[in-house]
Amino acid sequence: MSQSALAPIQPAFEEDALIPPHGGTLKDLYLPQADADALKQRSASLPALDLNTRQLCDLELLLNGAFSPLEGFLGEADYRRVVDELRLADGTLWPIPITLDVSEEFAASLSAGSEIALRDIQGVPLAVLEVQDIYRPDLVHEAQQVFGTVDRAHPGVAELLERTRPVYLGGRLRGIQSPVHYDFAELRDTPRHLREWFAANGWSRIVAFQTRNPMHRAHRELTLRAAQKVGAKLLIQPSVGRTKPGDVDHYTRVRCYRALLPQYPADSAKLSLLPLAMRMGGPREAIWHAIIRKNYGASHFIVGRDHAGPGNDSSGKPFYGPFEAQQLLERYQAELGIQVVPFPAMVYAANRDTYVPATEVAADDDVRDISGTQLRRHLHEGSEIPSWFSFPEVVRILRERHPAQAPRGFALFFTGLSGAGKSTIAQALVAQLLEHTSRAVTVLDGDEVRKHLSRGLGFSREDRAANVTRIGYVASEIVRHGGIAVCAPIAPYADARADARSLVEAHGDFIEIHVATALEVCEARDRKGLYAQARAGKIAHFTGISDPYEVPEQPELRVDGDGAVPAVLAGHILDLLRKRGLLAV
Ligand SMILES: Nc1ncnc2c1ncn2[C@@H]1O[C@H](COP(=O)(O)OS(=O)(=O)O)[C@@H](OP(=O)(O)O)[C@H]1O
Ligand SMILES: Nc1ncnc2c1ncn2[C@@H]1O[C@H](COP(=O)(O)OP(=O)(O)O)[C@@H](O)[C@H]1O
Repeated sequence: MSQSALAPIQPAFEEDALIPPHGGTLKDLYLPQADADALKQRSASLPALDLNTRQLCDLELLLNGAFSPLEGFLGEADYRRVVDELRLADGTLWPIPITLDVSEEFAASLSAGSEIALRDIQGVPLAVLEVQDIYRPDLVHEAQQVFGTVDRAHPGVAELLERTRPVYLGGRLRGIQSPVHYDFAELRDTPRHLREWFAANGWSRIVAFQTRNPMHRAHRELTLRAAQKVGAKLLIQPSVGRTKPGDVDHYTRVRCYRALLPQYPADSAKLSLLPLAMRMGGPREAIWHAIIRKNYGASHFIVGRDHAGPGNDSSGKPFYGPFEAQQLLERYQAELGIQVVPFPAMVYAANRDTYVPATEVAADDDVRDISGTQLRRHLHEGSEIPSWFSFPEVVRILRERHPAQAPRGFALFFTGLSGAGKSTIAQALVAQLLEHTSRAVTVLDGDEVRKHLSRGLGFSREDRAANVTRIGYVASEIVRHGGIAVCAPIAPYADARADARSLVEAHGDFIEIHVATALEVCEARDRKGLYAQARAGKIAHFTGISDPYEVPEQPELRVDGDGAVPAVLAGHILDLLRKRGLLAV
């Protein structure tokens, strides 16, 4: 890898001209203004779909041509070939399925030729999809082929298997208006705008850098060297759509990138934000990233160690090898067009006070590095972050966002049968917590939530999912502000629990506690007399009797709700919280 990284790299197109887009033509799916206005009027009477964050990001990049040559969400023939062979039906290289998932009920109201209005979260119509294909994907097969695994520890797999709806709609898009962004509007470019900017500024050799993390000295060294090596200008194009759960939020990152820009020579680097919903698909995702950058006009693309890596699998091993992405890209280099610039990690050699590629470290070098986890610890503890690691301007922004010793918010999410002991253990736990800390704690108990937040909801699968998602949403806001949310619904369905988890994990820890009390015990307790009524058929869909309870596969903790008194069980939970560094006491 490193050897080929040092070989001279030549572009496969004429100097001075910008690289042609993928497939030859840069798509622009927006209608002219008058047609867009007319379609907007008409869209009010069409069936409407309010898009989630991923779908919205995909839509934006489809409409503005970043996903050229795609002209809409994939139909079945394209989808199958992309999943199995990384190609569209016509043979064009395309590694990641761009699909529109909907519920069975919504799909049942459509047929080929139907039009649907695609709207943002506020209900603003952005585009109309002319449905050409309605098909049911094999999501397990998709996960296996695209991500190489069905392990739900992979965020892309978890999304596919736990949050993707069962029917895909394929078809062409007509754009009404682009999604509105109120943040960093001046840093958001369409491929056409960026290409125009490059042309106007005489940039034709451009090396693009993708990132989802704050950039420090190592990143600056890497990008500078890559640009020098290929004699190109630098495009820093971070993903700001949706990245890996737990990442530094994009507001903070963009402030860091802006603070870093003056560290590059004048007129050598441009910052532009990419509203991409990452899948953390490693090698396949790297090809996708390269194609997108090509559409934005970059002639070269930096691929470092563990590009778009999802971390470790459930057994603690990395999902992909550190250079697998570079290897896959090399295989497709000829038809990609954009030149891949593989780069080893840059590390700091303290004895030479300089950064060197990891492959050029000498035997007597005193190599230093700080991992993301170590950096988080430094921030949390307020300890010194060495100046060789980052720039003071960047550190200042990170410290402001993550003040030292500020408590991290977290949610405790109890789940289990009615009568398992969720509320009782939760109460014992809250009492023990409040005896020791003055942190803000909010209890979201099943029964109680149903009196206000979820009033009017019943016990159908949909209503239970809505109830649990609402609890997850409120918990996520509590956690975002550094509080402790204690939730205790039955939450019998794995997908609804996963939903709550992903809402909370965007801001802090989600500790799922399965109160695994045997049904016979719960029934014998029958504190509210509900089991007797359920057995007598007076209550329908009663969990454990006439309705399912899906046992959590990998909760953070499983307690036997009949194995000890509630205070002791609560004590085990406190121990876990201390071990995870969530409680100082
Ligand atoms: N059909 C049926 N199934 C299960 N439970 C029922 C039902 N009807 C009423 N109840 C009472 O409602 C409480 C469960 O509400 P939850 O909001 O926790 O349930 S869920 O998470 O939405 O499935 C539950 O409270 P807990 O006993 O505290 O769990 C019951 O008292
Ligand atoms: N660890 C335990 N040991 C013995 N009884 C328990 C225990 N936890 C709960 N109980 C009793 O079981 C009943 C149901 O508990 P509750 O907390 O209301 O369950 P849930 O909230 O899961 O429906 C209550 O009468 C409670 O006192």
